[in-house]
Amino acid sequence: MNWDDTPTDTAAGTEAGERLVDAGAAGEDQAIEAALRPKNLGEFVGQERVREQLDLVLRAARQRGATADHVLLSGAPGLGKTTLSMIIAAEMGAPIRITSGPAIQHAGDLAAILSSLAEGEVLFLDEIHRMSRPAEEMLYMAMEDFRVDVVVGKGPGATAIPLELPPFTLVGATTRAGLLPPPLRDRFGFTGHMDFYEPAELERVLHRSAQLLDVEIEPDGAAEIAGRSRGTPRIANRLLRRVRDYAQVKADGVITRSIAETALGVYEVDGRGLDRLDRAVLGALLKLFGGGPVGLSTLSVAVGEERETVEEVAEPFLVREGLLARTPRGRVATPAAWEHLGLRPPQNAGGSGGQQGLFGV
Ligand SMILES: Nc1ncnc2c1ncn2[C@@H]1O[C@H](COP(=O)(O)OP(=O)(O)OP(=O)(O)O)[C@@H](O)[C@H]1O
Repeated sequence: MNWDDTPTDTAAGTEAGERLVDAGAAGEDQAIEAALRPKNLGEFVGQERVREQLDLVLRAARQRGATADHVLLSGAPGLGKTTLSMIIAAEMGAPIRITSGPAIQHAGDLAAILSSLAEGEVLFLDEIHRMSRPAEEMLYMAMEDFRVDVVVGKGPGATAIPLELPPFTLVGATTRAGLLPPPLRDRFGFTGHMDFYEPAELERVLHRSAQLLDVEIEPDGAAEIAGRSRGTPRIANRLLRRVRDYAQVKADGVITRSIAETALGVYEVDGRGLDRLDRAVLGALLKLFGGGPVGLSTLSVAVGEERETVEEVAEPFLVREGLLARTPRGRVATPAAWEHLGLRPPQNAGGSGGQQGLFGV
């Protein structure tokens, strides 16, 4: 592929929600996602430390015949937080209830859920940092004392009716543990931080998923897909399904390295996992602004995208990959960015002065 052809003027058609390499679950085929979920800790690939620690927490609770401590899982989307919460329930032989912070806007919403939990049930609260303040305060007491005060009435006549709850295990998930207020964070008995996966771990995820989907995949084919999956199992599984389509329609159904390469080329996911939007941002930064520094607003206009899309959708991965740096003076491309797009940096690339000074933050 010739990176010089990367469009720099617009990234039309790359809406965040439609991206093959988006780690979020929006638009995901829920049935397939569920079918590919590991069902127990043994099947769960990678995250060795979290897995080992959690295994101890759960075993100890089982031996005591007690409900497991509350668990907080933090990490980027698509790394397996929901999967792990289901595994916790399965390992404890308990049912699971799934909800999310944004769905609980009133304390009453939370009271209704808590009061209907069965003894030992696992309550999975995704995006726990997005819960409303009153609900959050109710949760403090529920987590600590298995009790809530339900307020009936308004104003001076309002009364608080205490309600006993059965012991339950709260599994909270957040993309940013730092956003949680300390009183909430402190009430979790165990906190597990989930990291991005190594390519070898993603290869194992891919082999397992291919088996479940009844697709033949060669080790090189899995390695090729893993390298483009941005450290994220959800993306790996999604790319696998697209490559499977290609292998089925254009070849004999077997996923080899060359089939994976060609198929992901069709979907514009490059060897490092960058898609069209990522390359448009990087291309504009290099070709129009000599590698920066350039302000986010200027860069966004240049690629024809909203500021938020560039900042929240494209940049985090580019920064993580060491291709782009956010500096107080604006966005700057790293030498690796020039290399990745097959371009040669000008003499003063990334430097201070020259024409770069023209572009404001
Ligand atoms: N460790 C793993 N081993 C195998 N497959 C995994 C693993 N982690 C995640 N997956 C797969 O990735 C997909 C996404 O996982 P999951 O929904 O648990 O992510 P998440 O962290 O909860 O994402 P979000 O924050 O967007 O809800 C699932 O289909 C699951 O099969």
